[in-house]
Order: sequence, then structure tokens, then C-alpha cells
Amino acid sequence: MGQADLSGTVAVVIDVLRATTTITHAVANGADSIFPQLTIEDAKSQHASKPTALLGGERGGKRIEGFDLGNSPTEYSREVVSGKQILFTTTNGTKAMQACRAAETIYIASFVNLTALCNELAEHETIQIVCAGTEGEITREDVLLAGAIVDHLIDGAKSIECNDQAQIATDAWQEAKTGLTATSLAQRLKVSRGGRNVLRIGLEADIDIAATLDKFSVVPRLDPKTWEIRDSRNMGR
Ligand SMILES: O=C(O)[C@H](CS(=O)(=O)O)OP(=O)(O)O
Ligand SMILES: [Mg+2]
Repeated sequence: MGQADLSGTVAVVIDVLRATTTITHAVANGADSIFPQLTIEDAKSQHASKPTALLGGERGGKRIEGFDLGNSPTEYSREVVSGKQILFTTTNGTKAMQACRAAETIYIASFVNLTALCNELAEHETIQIVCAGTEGEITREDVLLAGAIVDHLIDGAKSIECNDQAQIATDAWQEAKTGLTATSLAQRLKVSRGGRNVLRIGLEADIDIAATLDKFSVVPRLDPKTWEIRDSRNMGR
């Protein structure tokens, strides 16, 4: 949310629908590494030096012509991605990752690994949460997860300082979490801007998946030097 100088910070990138949810599925299902690519051309040109890598991603929500995979979490099953490198480009998510390039550490966030992610974030003094949004606009699904992360960190800390944007997100989440079920969260995601886009292309099930809390315990982390995403547990500090 907003523009901030991320140099040397711990950044957390959120694109609930669907890039960061899909990446978390890929990492949880044993992908070797995921390389976020800003453009289709970048992905294709990297493929020349990584010919065994899978090409994944979307434009307009749909799989890119000539690519192996789209942007649905279900496509990134263990059978398909285990041990594989993946070159991945999406409309909003991989742009948000690019915007974090100056950060020292970049986490990839989703509801499907919320608790594991927050346990790791709690070790850091200051974090910057970056919501991808949809085509430059703030989207509710990303704001809700930002709020859920802050709420989680507040629960586990003596005191926490938030800027106004983080507080607004936390207020939104605290309102949503009263009587929360997977169905009620999915319903909120479906009426968001990103949710409406996903519904328009007939992929409602992807939203239900994105609204599943704590399905995984992996914490995908993007190394700003090598520009690859792996499970944080397999990376050095
Ligand atoms: O594939 C997605 O869900 C979106 C594109 S759209 O909003 O559906 O057109 O991409 P993402 O980068 O994951 O927001
Ligand atoms: Mg999105």
C-alpha cells in the first residue's frame, strides 16, 4: 500500500488472488525454486538458459499461450512441480515482487500459510507489507490478509506500532474475523475486485482455496540476490 523506500527492509508481498497463494502451493508441493518474471518476454528469455524449467502464469487471468501452467493453485500439484524450477509471471503479483527488489528479505504471503508466516515474521523488528492490488488499485483481499498478519503479530507481541494503513487493514480484518469460517472469508474475497476478476473467468474454486487458512506450514521467501523463491527453511538467514 503506497510507495515506501524498501531498501534493506523485511518486505512481505501479498497477492491473495492469486499469485502468492499459487506460489505457496508450488513451494508446499516441492517445487525446487520459482523465479518471478516481470514480463512474458522475460520469462521466455530466461527459459532459454533454463530449458527444463516450467513456464507458469497468466494474463487476463488466463494461462499464457505456450506456457505449461496458468495461475491456479491446483495446477501446481506435487505430481507437476516437485523438484522443478518455475519461471512465473502474473499481472499484479510479480510486479509487486519487483517493487520489493531493494528489500533485504522478501516473504511471500497468503492465507494458506498465515500462521507459519507470522511465526517467522515475529522474529523481525520492523516489516513492510506490500499489497499487490489489481491493476494499480487497492483490493480488499490483499488488505484483509495484511490485516490478518498484523492482527496475528499483535496477538503474539507486548506492543506493536502500526502506521495508519496497517491499522486500517487490521480494523478490516478484525471486523471480518468475528464468526469467521472458510466460507465467510471466501465470500468476502469473491466480492473484492480481484475476486470478481477470478469469478469472471470461471475459477471460483481458486477463491475457495485461497480462503483456506493454514493449509501449509511452508514460508516462501524470495532471495533478492538470486531472485528465486524457496521455502525459507531451506535458505540461510
Ligand atoms: O490471475 C489472477 O488472479 C490475477 C489477474 S486477474 O486479476 O485475474 O486478471 O493476477 P495476479 O497477479 O495473481 O493478481
Ligand atoms: Mg491479484
